Amino acid sequence: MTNAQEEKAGTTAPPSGATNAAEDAVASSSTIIRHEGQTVVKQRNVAEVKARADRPHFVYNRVYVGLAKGPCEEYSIDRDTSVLTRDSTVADFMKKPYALIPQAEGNTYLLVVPKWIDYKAGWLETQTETYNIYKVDHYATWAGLVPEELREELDLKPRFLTLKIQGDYLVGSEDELDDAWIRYRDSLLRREEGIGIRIKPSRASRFNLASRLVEDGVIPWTSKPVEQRWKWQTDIQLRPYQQEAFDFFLKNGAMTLVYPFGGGKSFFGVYVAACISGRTLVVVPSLSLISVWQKYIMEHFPDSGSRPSVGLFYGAKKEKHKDITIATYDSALAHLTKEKYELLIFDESHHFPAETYSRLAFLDARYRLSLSGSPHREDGRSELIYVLGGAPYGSDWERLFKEGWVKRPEVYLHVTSTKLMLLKSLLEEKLKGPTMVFCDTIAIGEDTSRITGLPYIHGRHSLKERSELVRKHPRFIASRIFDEGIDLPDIKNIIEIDFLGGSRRQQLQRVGRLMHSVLEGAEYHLLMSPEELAKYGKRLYGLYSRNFRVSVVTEQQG
Ligand SMILES: Nc1ncnc2c1ncn2[C@@H]1O[C@H](COP(=O)(O)OP(=O)(O)OP(=O)(O)O)[C@@H](O)[C@H]1O
Repeated sequence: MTNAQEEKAGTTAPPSGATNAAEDAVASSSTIIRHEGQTVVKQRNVAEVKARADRPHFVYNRVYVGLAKGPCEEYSIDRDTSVLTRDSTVADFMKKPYALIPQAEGNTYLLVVPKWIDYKAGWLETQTETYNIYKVDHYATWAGLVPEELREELDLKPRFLTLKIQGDYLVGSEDELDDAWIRYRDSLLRREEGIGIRIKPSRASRFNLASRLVEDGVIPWTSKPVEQRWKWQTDIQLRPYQQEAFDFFLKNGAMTLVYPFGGGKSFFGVYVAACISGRTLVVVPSLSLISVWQKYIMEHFPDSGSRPSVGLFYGAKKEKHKDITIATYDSALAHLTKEKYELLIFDESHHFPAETYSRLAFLDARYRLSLSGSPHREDGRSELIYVLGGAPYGSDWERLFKEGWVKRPEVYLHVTSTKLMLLKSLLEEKLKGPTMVFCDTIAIGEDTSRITGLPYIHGRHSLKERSELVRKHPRFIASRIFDEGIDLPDIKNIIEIDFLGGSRRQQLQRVGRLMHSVLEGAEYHLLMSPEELAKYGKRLYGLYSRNFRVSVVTEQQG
């Protein structure tokens, strides 16, 4: 419903049982007192209210709280209740319709919002019957999930304003160095007058120091302006929002770019590799993403111009002395940590868990670019994304939607005990056009393939087999190898029948595949049993945080 419709609904159709206001009010007039986003508080100013002797309690229906869907609110008052108090209470509530609870670890708050209020910020942590509870921290701010006014209220400032890591030293103002000496003592060696604090010589100390600083909201690196060389020619023309990111990269030399899915992060990476023209290592989490990068590079360094040599580095192939090497995280970690590069690109950089891939931080490179559409780790180690990648940039999802660069697909949640039957009916009767079905478990995928006649693409297929199958079949089943980064612009529908428990990131990433679609009316259908919904319903939280509308389809409707 639009705001205008809501207002109309509120004024012309009081809820059943509500007493007509005119009965009780001697004089009234109507004004909108607040109008913000989806929320409208409509209030009639009541000059006088007469309680009638035959009706000690009456319904006061003159404060309309127009929400996304709900009817206008009713307030029951008795003869002792002051109408003005009621009005100002609601008006005050609407000025700040949430509670903020600071958490023990500092720099983190829980934001508690009644569900009927259309206000969100940060990561949706949990839901009760009546409340949404969000976690708001530095990372949420960097990911563009905290509205300006809330940022001011929370005062989520970095703990230190001047500290930076410069070579082997931590430098900054004398006051902040005094505090840092105590706070990060484990990683620091000695204070040196007029220079700063010498960091302990081990790589681990340096890494720990950087992690602690990032946790405290400090971006610890001194910027390293980029020298552009443009030895290779690319035909990519940056979009305006990518150009802004490029300017930021040129200034900083290390950057974590957090645009929405399909916003062109990998494209941007290819452009950056062209302007550096030194040796580049692109690290990706899956074989499928190796093909995406290979395709983008082949297509956008035209044959006619000077072209970089490209090497693939994973289980079956080990081509490392090339201008651009595309490697999996595992192979890079096992074989490439002693190499030197001009530029490192970490794609889907939320994959840096604490103990393993984080060692990639020690790769030697002059510039770094880290790319993620979901820069949040449910294990709480989000700082690593920035420690490895660099200063955060980008991320206003709404801007990209509004300007029409990416589209938000419709999401339908089907709660059903007969998934396969519903899948067949969706495929055969309801959904037209190219369709991908997500199914994690190999045994279920194979059964589904037998029942539907669609091919099942999974990790045992080689890169070549995967692209052949996708090319030949407009409808197919895929395992989680297609969760992230895959660019399939011709897919119209995605149906998900089997998934990784309550993973919000997987859900968001899978819906993100449809944000690459160039077709109108793309639809995402998630099939869950009632038991799965009860246990894994939090899968949907990432979608709610990003303003996706999820329509629930019951068994009868489906
Ligand atoms: N500058 C550009 N010019 C033309 N097309 C672009 C540009 N940037 C992005 N695109 C289009 O957007 C599509 C998605 O881009 P890309 O794969 O880089 O997105 P992404 O942000 O990396 O997505 P994901 O987060 O899902 O990995 C590309 O296939 C391309 O068609």
